[in-house]
Amino acid sequence: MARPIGAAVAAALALMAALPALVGSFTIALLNDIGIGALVALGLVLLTGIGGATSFGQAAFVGIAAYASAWLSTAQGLSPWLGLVFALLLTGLSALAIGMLTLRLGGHFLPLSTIAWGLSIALLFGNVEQLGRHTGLSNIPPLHLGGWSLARPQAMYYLIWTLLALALLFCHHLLHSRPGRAIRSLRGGATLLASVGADAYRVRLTLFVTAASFAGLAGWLYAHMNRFVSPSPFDIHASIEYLLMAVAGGLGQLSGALAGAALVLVLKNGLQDLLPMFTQRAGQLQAIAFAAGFIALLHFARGGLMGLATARWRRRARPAAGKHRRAGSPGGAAGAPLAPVTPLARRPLPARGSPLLSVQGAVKRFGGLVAVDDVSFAVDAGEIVGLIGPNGAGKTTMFNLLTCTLALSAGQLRFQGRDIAGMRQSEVARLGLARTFQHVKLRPQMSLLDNVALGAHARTRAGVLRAGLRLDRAEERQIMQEAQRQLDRIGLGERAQEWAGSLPLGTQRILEIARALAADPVLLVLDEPAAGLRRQEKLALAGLLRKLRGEGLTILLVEHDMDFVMHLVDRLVVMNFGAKLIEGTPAAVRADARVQAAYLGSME
Ligand SMILES: Nc1ncnc2c1ncn2[C@@H]1O[C@H](COP(=O)(O)OP(=O)(O)OP(=O)(O)O)[C@@H](O)[C@H]1O
Repeated sequence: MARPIGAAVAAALALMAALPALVGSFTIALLNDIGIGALVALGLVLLTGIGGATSFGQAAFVGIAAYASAWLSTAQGLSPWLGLVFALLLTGLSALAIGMLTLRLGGHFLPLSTIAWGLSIALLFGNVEQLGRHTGLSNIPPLHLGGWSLARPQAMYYLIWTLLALALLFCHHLLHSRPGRAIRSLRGGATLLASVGADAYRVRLTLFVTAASFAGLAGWLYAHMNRFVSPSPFDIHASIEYLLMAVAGGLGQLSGALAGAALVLVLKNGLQDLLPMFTQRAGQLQAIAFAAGFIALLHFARGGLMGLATARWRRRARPAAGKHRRAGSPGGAAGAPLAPVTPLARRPLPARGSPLLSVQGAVKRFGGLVAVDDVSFAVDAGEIVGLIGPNGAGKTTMFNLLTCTLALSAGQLRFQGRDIAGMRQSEVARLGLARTFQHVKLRPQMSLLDNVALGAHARTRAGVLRAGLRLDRAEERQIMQEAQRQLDRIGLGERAQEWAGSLPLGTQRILEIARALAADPVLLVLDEPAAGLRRQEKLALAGLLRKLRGEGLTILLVEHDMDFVMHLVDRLVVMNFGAKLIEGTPAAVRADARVQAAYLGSME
């Protein structure tokens, strides 16, 4: 399989290299536009398709870079290559500032804000004297590479498509890396990321700046290819066209950026030739034709061109991917096992029996409802403690309080001697408190291996640049080895490459435990880990949890399956109506009349 793909890629590259000799200037100019459009759309595939943040303002970043380099090379007479550095810096800083102001906005407010800043920046270009107002800047110098002038479109073609190929490669590496897994998890919500010690806002901000940088690179190429800039190619219409490219090509795949740019620009050119034959209002009709095409696409092919093209292949590839692949390979992509690498460093565990977690007078109010009412208990290192109680007793709320997913209304929380009340969830996770969720939070379209690898986020360091440039491979191998080790531990090692979404719900809960273990925790907080498991699976889970306790890990769990809990835990804390009912050994709790009354005999 690898050989035919390699041969196809080599043939495509040879054809691309030969094209300037085979086709006319018009086609080359169109291909240059496609390459530049694809760079912008690539950023949008990352930001919108994979990261879930829609931007209607991407053309503004293209404009910032285009104007920056145009101004520097015309007004200041500096080299366009210095212009590239200046353009990327300015685009990156602008994206950082805009992102810091807007990325915390939730729901529809973020896309709305992108329209606002997209419009304002385009208006700014038309009103600044030094930028030539609406007339723009002309006589921008062409690029030179060594002694070679890139003034001709045929020469620019090679630069544009080389940069596009490198950008695609960069993004491919990025997505199969530590920061890439965090980016791919953004759609799972901030809580999922925080539970592995990552800050969703920072991940989104980094992604926003990365996407803007691709737009910046495109803007720089645009300025020195056309040798003229004016405000209109960077306005809201252009932004919508870039978004259309990304959607039409397929927001879920990097190749969608290229396919979408080609589709939109070829269609646009075709319509520009065709429509004037039938009407004098070709411009308006073109907009209507595009709108109709867009609606049809959303109805019939949400995955865009590449979604359609790869659907059959994906269906075939899925079951096969699950077989016989062992990790150790970066990204879990390759089949052959690699030699073991130095394991990730582990944190020291506290001495068995030492105080680990203490909850003092915890209160949580939701408006008038007191979900947790003055609850106090402690957990010592190396024990398994169960938190039980009837439905609605406040157990999950208590879990959310002690993992800092929710803020306390009153009370104190200490973890390893530190006051953690008021800390961010990601900070507490970094201290060694790992959790699973009552309503499973996994990335269904990521492999089991990648889902577990996400757990090691806070133990590792690689950022976007290192990952995109593939300088993170040693660390990545360590992460993959750790993820595979945890998968083997829960008995899912052979299924490492399957999609998490293909697992039954009960098994997904177990997968969450592996992800939590990959964080190398001190305290494991499990919300209903046995729900949905068959008897044999429950026995295996109990065995695993006992083994973990044997290794010195501390476990706090909420569970409704009394048989499972009673045979597993060292101590129980029972809650009812938000308050603590009693605390004690399983035998003492089982014998307590108040507990039996609370459960209305469900423990019999
Ligand atoms: N975000 C919220 N806003 C308002 N009320 C909430 C919220 N979260 C929980 N509650 C309420 O707090 C109470 C305790 O809920 P919680 O989910 O903590 O109970 P639980 O013991 O975990 O129940 P179960 O075993 O059914 O999961 C319930 O009455 C619930 O409706």
